Amino acid sequence: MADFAQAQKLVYLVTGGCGFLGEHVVRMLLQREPRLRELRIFDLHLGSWLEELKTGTVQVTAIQGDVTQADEVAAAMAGAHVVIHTAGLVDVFGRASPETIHEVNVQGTQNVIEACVQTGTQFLVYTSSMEVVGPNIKGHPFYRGNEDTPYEAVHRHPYPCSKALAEQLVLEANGREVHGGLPLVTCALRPTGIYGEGHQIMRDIYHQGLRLGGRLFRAIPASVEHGRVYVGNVAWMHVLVARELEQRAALMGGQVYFCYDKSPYKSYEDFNMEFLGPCGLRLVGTRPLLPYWLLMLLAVLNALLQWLLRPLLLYAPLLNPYTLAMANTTFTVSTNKAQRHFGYEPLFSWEESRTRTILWMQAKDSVAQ
Ligand SMILES: NC(=O)C1=CN([C@@H]2O[C@H](COP(=O)(O)OP(=O)(O)OC[C@H]3O[C@@H](n4cnc5c(N)ncnc54)[C@H](O)[C@@H]3O)[C@@H](O)[C@H]2O)C=CC1
Ligand SMILES: C[C@@H](CO)CCC[C@@H](C)[C@H]1CC[C@H]2[C@@H]3[C@H](O)CC4=CC(=O)CC[C@]4(C)[C@H]3CC[C@]12C
Repeated sequence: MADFAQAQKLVYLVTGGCGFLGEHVVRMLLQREPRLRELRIFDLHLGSWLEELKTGTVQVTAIQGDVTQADEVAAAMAGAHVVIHTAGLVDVFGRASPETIHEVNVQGTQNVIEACVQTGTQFLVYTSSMEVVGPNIKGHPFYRGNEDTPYEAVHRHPYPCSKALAEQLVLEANGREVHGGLPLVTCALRPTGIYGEGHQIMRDIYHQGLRLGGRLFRAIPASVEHGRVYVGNVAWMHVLVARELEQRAALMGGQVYFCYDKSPYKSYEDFNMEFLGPCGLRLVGTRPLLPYWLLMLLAVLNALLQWLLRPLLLYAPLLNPYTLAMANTTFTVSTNKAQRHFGYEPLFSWEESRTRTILWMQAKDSVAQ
């Protein structure tokens, strides 16, 4: 018992710990990081589920705070050994202004870095995104690429721009001296499109299908491949990176890693049908029912309507020129860098990831009825 208590010595902070990915990271840390003494969960909105975590041997501290407020971040971080920074504004639908996206994603990340330096927190794991690379504004395909594949990463949309800037800040901060004289060790993880329990966009698409009489209409050619990764495996990668950063600082510091697993390469819509099919939805058409130019016209109309209605209400449908371009551009990764650098293997097989996601969809579904 005394040995166990002694082994529990580390303090972790997870920003955005109540979000879709953040919750999985929090739960994974509690299950798979035996050296944890205290887990701090920092988020703008705290979930009531946190209460159920407070009964174990690890001290769970919920902190309601805003990453854009430097003093709040520094106060939360004092005494922490590791910070996993997943907090972010994920908005490709025009819900938030570009300024707000920048403030949360870029200034928020800068605040986390400065807080590390100020308080002496030596290890920083940043949740970046595949969007830092692409798809780019030219719609160039990225086919089974890895971290070293050349690609023209040029963006205009506020979300990928903010993630790219924030990632750059994190990587440049690697090696900075933190309070106490030790070097900061940072690295960035780039998930592709994450799916799994808690995935709100999947729920939105499901409800759209229900409104259309249990049908979805194919809009994207089946040949366009989209990278997807299960949330449990993304969380596992964060936990592993955080664990290994100290021992492998020279190798891993300042590095980027795509998050990958054994999820199949499919189009965005065909992949979603792996879960929506067993929930009773049908994807109509083997080829897109509307030509691309017409879809783009509808997407542009949506953007125009959003702009016109903005003074009155928030109109933010799934389809806009950016999301259409995203869904219609091949972007898949094939890499083993995480395996080579820190021994990552997916914790959940594709079959398990699929089953867990379906069970979550079905459970949610029965609650909703
Ligand atoms: N969902 C996806 O497919 C992907 C997400 N990512 C990245 O993963 C991270 C987590 O994304 P999700 O879990 O999907 O999003 P999410 O929206 O579910 O979670 C983000 C969390 O950050 C919190 N947050 C937002 N603004 C904050 C602020 N100012 N201060 C403190 N907390 C704040 C939110 O309350 C939320 O709990 C983000 O950084 C995102 O860019 C990367 C690749 C793919
Ligand atoms: C055109 C529609 C016809 O069915 C489908 C529209 C789907 C879009 C809403 C999604 C297509 C690709 C998604 C993005 C992608 O998975 C990569 C992402 C990475 C992130 O860091 C955040 C989320 C997202 C931007 C994700 C958002 C939803 C799509 C654009």
